[in-house]
Amino acid sequence: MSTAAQHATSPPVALAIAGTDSGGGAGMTADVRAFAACGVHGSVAVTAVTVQDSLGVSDVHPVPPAVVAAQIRTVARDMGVDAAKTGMLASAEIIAAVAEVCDEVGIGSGGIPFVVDPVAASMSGSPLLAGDALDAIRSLLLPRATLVTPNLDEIALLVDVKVVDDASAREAAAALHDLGAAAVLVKGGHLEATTGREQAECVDLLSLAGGEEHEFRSVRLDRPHTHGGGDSLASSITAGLARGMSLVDAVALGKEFITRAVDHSYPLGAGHGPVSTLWAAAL
Ligand SMILES: Nc1ncnc2c1ncn2[C@@H]1O[C@H](COP(=O)(O)OP(=O)(O)OP(=O)(O)O)[C@@H](O)[C@H]1O
Ligand SMILES: Cc1ncc(COP(=O)(O)O)c(N)n1
Repeated sequence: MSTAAQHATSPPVALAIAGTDSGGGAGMTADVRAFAACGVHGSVAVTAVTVQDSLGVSDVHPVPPAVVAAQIRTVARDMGVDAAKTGMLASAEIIAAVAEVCDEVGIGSGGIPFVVDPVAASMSGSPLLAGDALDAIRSLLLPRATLVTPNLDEIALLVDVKVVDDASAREAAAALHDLGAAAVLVKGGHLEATTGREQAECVDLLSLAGGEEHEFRSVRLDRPHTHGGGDSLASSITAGLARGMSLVDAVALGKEFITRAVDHSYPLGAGHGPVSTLWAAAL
């Protein structure tokens, strides 16, 4: 089939550079579900295999960095990538390989939207990133990122800011811009846990270069099963970007998507169940 004929009938392509979750709640499984629900074809570069269930992560097997890079290169060359996102990256060596191949194929600095979700640990507290890899995220990924989507714990690790209110959320965003991120989404999901103050809403702050800001608000749903929430948000934003939306519109789509996914989350296993995209299934 000619390239033109393919493009006449094919959806945009989004690429998840992420780890596996054997329990199916988070990581690349959540990414591909979100991509499909948001109307794009999902491709994957697997960075690590985790042995994981609803209670936590019992083992991690990183993929060799050259193999991670080869997955990205082969997908980009054959299918083309309309937007990409990172999740679990496991090690500084994998991050270096990802940065290099992203430059080679045009992801990030080359103009293909690049969403960096700086995953450091699972919600159960298991580390998903080597301790010495934070510097690689700061120096190699943030300068290439169209958007970085940290939660409050990742912000503390990356820029040593404790977010407790609007002012500290802005301070965190400014520190991440200083490290080179073009846009920052400070996710407010953990605000209740970190401050101990009850919150009626979940507010995510989008900060764009040049000082433009947008707040994305939803009601805080009383749901314990939010495994995969951060991945699903970043992937749905990436899907919006792959579809050609502006960053503000893509984040609005992501916020709508994740709010419904949290609303439809379900218990599974003895620990934390996943947010759900099944509400979007038509059959
Ligand atoms: N209880 C909730 N009700 C509604 N939205 C929520 C709730 N908890 C989190 N969210 C939203 O889900 C998204 C993910 O936020 P969060 O800050 O929890 O990120 P995360 O820690 O990366 O996610 P997770 O660890 O759950 O994968 C944000 O848009 C946040 O506002
Ligand atoms: C492979 C992989 N990637 C990402 C997460 C983070 O998701 P969560 O914070 O919901 O545990 C995870 N648990 N596993």
